[in-house]
Amino acid sequence: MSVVTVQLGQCGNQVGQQLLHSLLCDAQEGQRKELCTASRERFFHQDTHGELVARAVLIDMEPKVINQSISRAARSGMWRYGETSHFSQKQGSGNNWANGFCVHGPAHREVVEELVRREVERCDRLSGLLAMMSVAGGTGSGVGTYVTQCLRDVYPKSFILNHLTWPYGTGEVIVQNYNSVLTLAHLYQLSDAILVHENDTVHQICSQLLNIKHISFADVNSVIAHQLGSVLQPALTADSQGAYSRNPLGELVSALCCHPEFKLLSVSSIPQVPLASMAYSSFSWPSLLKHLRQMLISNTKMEEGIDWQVRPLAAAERSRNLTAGSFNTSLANVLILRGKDVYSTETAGFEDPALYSSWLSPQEAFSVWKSPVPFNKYEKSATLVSNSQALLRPLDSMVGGAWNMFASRAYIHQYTKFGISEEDFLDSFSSLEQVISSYKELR
Ligand SMILES: Nc1nc2c(ncn2[C@@H]2O[C@H](COP(=O)(O)OP(=O)(O)OP(=O)(O)O)[C@@H](O)[C@H]2O)c(=O)[nH]1
Repeated sequence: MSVVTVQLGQCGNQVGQQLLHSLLCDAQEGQRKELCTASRERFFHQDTHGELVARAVLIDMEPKVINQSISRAARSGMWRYGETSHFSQKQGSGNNWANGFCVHGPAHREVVEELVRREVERCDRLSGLLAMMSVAGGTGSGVGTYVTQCLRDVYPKSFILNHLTWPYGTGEVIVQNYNSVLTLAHLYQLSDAILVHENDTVHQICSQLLNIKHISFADVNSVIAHQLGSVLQPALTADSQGAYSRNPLGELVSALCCHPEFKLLSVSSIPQVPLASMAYSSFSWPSLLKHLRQMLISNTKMEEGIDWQVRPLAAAERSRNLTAGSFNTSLANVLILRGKDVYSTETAGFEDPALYSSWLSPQEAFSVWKSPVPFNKYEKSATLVSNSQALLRPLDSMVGGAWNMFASRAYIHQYTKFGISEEDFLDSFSSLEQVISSYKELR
């Protein structure tokens, strides 16, 4: 089964290109033929000359980034984008969600739907659609939301996973909180799952774990692609009966998003070390998983600076409604293990009921996927996709920031002039307040 990737805006096109490249670099032939075949079928098709062509559509309102992504892929000599799988215009959306959603999206609906339809028809079976974008600009967020809405109409039964890049907390687009709130509130109604990378967190990984001095988007995108790739590369799941799972998006959604109020997913990976130190590093599964578990419960995205004091509450303490400080409660987790000795690895630490909300049993809330094939040069690696309270704080601060600006009606005219009313803003605020409150109540 295959996934059609839809890359939107500058960020979506840059991250998408890096993701597809990382997936293909990882899935090289050798003793990993089975994984390689499953991975390629998932994300690429072969043209009549045997060249690998991404099952992807590139959309932006300006041509520069799309051209760069297309030529970067072609220069790799390993794969390329389809010659007519892209659509761009002359001018971006000016960091304005309303411009993207109300103007550019509807104006180009037919051509975008046609591009996606062609990719979908090329798949023997469609596993789902992966829409990638940032939430802070105007095209990824506004056009991206509009396109997701169209895809939901056209493919009502297909899985749609949105991968969102959240902006740096400070110093970027002045209206980023407005764009983020409008995007998230709408996507919550449309998407099956929303997988988030925060630029601040990834930047920290680049600087503290990978020792990169002058961090570029290319560095940040490599980390995102590594984490996302380790989720999307084929793995053996409990139901896949010894063959690589063919339905990645469906498996992810059914394992993690059992309730429409809870769709926000975060990702953590371990280990992450500079390429140069890889040869000198050795890792043991018990240590990797002990760190990853503590990263989960203390809501830390890196193995450095983990708070080891945070601990889960016993059932009796929970029933007395005690709060556990900064303990991060999970609704559901998928643990993905890749590399040596995966079959003998002990994962009981993640099955502890104290990690989860009381309304799911650990058997329902926790899944493990495995592959004996090492991922991206790491002899052993573990990735956790988590539907938990991890994104509560940044979401709260995004909504709070937008609300403060909205209270003085700052910049609102830039949205109303494209047809987004104050009422639309209020609806978005109230639906996200509901999401925040649901995650806060998770225990
Ligand atoms: N991680 C990452 N973030 C990016 C990248 N490019 C832009 N961003 C982030 O994306 C947000 C800005 O959105 P863009 O994707 O540049 O904008 P756009 O969607 O093309 O919209 P317009 O420029 O308004 O047409 C900011 O938060 C940036 O930090 C990238 O390559 N990687």
